[in-house]
Amino acid sequence: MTPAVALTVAGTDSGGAAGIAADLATFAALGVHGACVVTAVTAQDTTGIRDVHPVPLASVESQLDAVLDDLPVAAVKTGMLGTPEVVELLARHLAGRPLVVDPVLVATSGVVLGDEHVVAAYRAHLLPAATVITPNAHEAAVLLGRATDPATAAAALADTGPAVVLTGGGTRGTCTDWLALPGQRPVARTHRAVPTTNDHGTGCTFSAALAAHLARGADLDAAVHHAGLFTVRQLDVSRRWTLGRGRGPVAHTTPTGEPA
Ligand SMILES: Nc1ncnc2c1ncn2[C@@H]1O[C@H](COP(=O)(O)OP(=O)(O)OP(=O)(O)O)[C@@H](O)[C@H]1O
Ligand SMILES: Cc1ncc(CO)c(N)n1
Repeated sequence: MTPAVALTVAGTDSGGAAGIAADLATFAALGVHGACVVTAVTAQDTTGIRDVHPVPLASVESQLDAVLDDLPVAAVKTGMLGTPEVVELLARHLAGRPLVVDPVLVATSGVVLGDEHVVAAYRAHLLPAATVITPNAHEAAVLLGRATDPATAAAALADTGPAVVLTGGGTRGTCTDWLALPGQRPVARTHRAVPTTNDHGTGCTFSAALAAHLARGADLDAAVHHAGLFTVRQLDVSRRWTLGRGRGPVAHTTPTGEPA
């Protein structure tokens, strides 16, 4: 059967945990064909990011044109974008499509992956074009320009146009994500926390799963629900392994590769 197509626009992670690697593996696990536009190449492993090389704007644009000219892209996910020009380019090309924006601005290690010009471009161009954005609490504070409680932050970001899933990871007890739709009260979605340090790439996996479910035709609420279940289950899989010297990769598929 012909699969639905999802596109990821993101950076590479040489360690295979986050970015394009996480997104394509997650799409495959969910039965969706993945196309990819690479925005940056990172030298990275489970211990951190050593180096980031942005891909030239013209190359990002021609990758995007090639995919959009040829494939029936049903949903798009953006991750690390790197420069304000790329953020603007995507807003121009992708507005009107089901669009999941994971505003990757700071790595877990604290390395800045999007400076203040990138943040300004997100605010002005990409957030208004997005269907749903998936910041964590830190990214939400950077995008809003102020720190506040997660429910208020989710509602304030939703007032700028997109639906918001403000993600709240954590390895003890429960995790709470806040779902806010424009003009509505935010709703808490609480699930069990998986006690694992193998969580590098979790945010990418969640937003890619969300895009995969939208590509398969789910409505937003169902897509958020299923992406959350998928992510928790993959974190459970990752508890069983030891990879690398730092924060290991979250599992994107099962160890045997069988469909999720
Ligand atoms: N240990 C965990 N147990 C259960 N769920 C988790 C855990 N860590 C993260 N999650 C869930 O994974 C999804 C992504 O959340 P998270 O806040 O980790 O993203 P992130 O900070 O953007 O990740 P990253 O920086 O790795 O890209 C959310 O639904 C969150 O609740
Ligand atoms: C390429 C890339 N995208 C996203 C993240 C955030 O996890 C990362 N560490 N690297």
